[in-house]
Formats: sequence, C-alpha cells, structure tokens
Amino acid sequence: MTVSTNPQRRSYKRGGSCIVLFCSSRYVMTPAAYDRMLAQLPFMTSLESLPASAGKGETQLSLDRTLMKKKIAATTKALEEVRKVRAQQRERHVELGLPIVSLVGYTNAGKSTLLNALAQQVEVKAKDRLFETLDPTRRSVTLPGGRQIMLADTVGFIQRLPEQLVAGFRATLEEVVQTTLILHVVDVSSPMAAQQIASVLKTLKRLPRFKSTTPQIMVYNKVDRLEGGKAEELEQSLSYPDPGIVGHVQVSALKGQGFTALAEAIEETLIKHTDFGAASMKLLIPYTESAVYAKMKSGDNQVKINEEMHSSDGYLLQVTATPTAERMLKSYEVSEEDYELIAAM
Ligand SMILES: Nc1nc2c(ncn2[C@@H]2O[C@H](COP(=O)(O)OP(=O)(O)OP(=O)(O)O)[C@@H](O)[C@H]2O)c(=O)[nH]1
Ligand SMILES: [Mg+2]
Repeated sequence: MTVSTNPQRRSYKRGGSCIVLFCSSRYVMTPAAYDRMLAQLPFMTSLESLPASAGKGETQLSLDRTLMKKKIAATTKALEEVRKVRAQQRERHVELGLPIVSLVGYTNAGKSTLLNALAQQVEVKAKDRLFETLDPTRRSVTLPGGRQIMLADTVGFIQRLPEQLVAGFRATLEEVVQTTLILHVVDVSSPMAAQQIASVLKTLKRLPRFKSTTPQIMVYNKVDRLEGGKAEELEQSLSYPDPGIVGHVQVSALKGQGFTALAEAIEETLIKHTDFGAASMKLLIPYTESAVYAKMKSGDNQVKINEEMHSSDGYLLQVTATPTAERMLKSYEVSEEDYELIAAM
C-alpha cells in the first residue's frame, strides 16, 4: 500500500488516487518517529475510514487538513481529560500539605526519565518521541534529608504549537501556576538548547496567574552525551536573568549522575524560598556542648536561628531546621512552656 518512503513524505494509495502525508519541517522527526506518529493516528490505521470523497477528487491539501484537524481534535480532547484529572489530584495533594515540585521543559528533554529515576519507578513512559507525555504523572519522593515532596511530570513544551492546541496545552500546565518549585529540565546535548530554554521561559510567563517568582532550578540533563569540559562551557552560556531561577545542576537522568546535587538543591530551595522550608524548634543547648551551637552558626543551610538567648542553663534558641537537622537536634528540644519559663529567668 505504501508508495514512497521518503522520511518527510509518505504516500498511500487507494483505488486510483494517491494521498501524501507530509511532515512539516518545523517538527523535525526521524523516519522512525514519523512512522510512530502515523501509527498513532487512529484514522490512518484503516484506509476504509477515510472520507468517501477521498478517492473522488478531494485535493491532497484538503485531505491533509482534514487529517490534521482530526488529530488536533483528538489531542485537545485528551488534554481536557488530563486537565480534569490533574485538578482532582492537585486538590488531594494540597490537602496532604506536600510541596509540589513540577518537572517542566521542552519535549524530549528527559523529564519522565528523571521522574522515573528519582522515584525509582518504571511505570512512567519515557520514549524518544514527541509529546510522549500527554497524561502526566506524579510520584511521592523522599529526599535524602527526609523531606517528602510530590514530583509532577508535565507535558513537554514545543515551539509554534498549532493554534488550536494552545488552550488545551496551557490548561494541562495549570498546576505549574500552583507549584512550589519548578525543575526546568533541559536537553543540553541538543544544539537548540538555548532556544528551547527561551521558549519554555516565555511560555511559562504567558501562563495566566503564573508567579514569575516561583523558584526554578535549571536541570541540565543528558550531560553524559557531552564531551569533557562542554558542560561548564554550556553553563556559562546558558545563564538567564529570570527572577525565578535560583540555581542550576547538571544531571544525567539516564545514568543517574548528579542526583545528590539535585536533591540538595531542591532541599535548599525549599528552605530558602518557600514555606515548606523546615520544622520550627525551640532548643536548649548546654554550654558544655557548644560545638553543636557552633555548627549551627556555621551557616550550612541546615538550621536557621530566628531567636537566641544566653540563659544560665545554656543557649536558648528558636530555630527552623531541615528534617536531617531536626532529627539531630531532637534531644535538645524543649516545650513552649519550658522555653518561656527559662527565657523569663
Ligand atoms: N543520553 C541520555 N538520554 C536521555 C537522558 N535522559 C533522557 N534521555 C532520553 O531522552 C529521550 C526522551 O526522554 P523522556 O524522559 O521521554 O523526555 P520527556 O521530557 O519526558 O519528553 P516529553 O514527554 O515528550 O515532553 C528518551 O529516549 C530517554 O531515554 C540522559 O540523561 N542521557
Ligand atoms: Mg515525558
């Protein structure tokens, strides 16, 4: 049935007429990806489902348009479903009080791969093809410091999205508006990395109600594909004065590189830039254990001292602490009443 196998073009023959599907050059695809896209078009699986007029003079261009319209309608419907499910999920997670950390980025950047790797699960689909993630997923992840976060995958961004899809696409990103922290995943091995970052930042800014101050960590992914030294070079060339960008890390989601630095960056950002920072504690540290006090003062981002008094029994402190520090300091904790009592002495 297939007549030509040009990577950008493929023809189908029905009766005496020939239908040519073409792939617009702005969505650059490999022949394999193009084949998969065709396989995804449900109405192409059977030529019998083509309009009756297909073989009777309908022009090639109008057929192309009909097919693309159908594809767009199906995708818009799928996106609307996703939006509904996500709204319900979001409500549940807000109730749980967990910080929502959203993975955003250009399509194919490696978001789903990173989510899988961080959550050590394999159910999220990660494939080398465009728009793989239409039904985004969330995973609860416990960071090394003990903090629990809700990690959320999102639909990949793409430049020059067909106008009819824009609304549905934006709707699936609604939750980015409410997200606590954004991990902006970038395929640094792509020659288009800089343009893709700019496109994602622009799209984010255009989202209604998006807070430009939402903390954003740039996650430079696929560093395993770079030659030595390239990653540093790239880091310098990819610096953005965006108000939300608070840091950057280099990872390879595939090889599991850079995860410790990423987890630390997430914890640090939650502490410094969000309300999900840390536990509030009241402590009494005996003067005999001044090394503990000195460590807190060293500014290692684990503990923030909000109030400090020198009582006859020791350092009396009101602090906010990361889960790790909280565990270590538990034995020095005093109750609210005792704190007030010692402070009044
Ligand atoms: N070499 C290399 N390949 C990677 C890495 N991370 C992801 N990939 C590959 O990149 C491709 C795309 O990965 P996905 O995780 O599906 O990308 P995505 O950002 O979720 O894509 P969309 O859902 O379409 O937005 C897959 O073939 C992955 O195996 C990496 O660190 N190194
Ligand atoms: Mg994905």
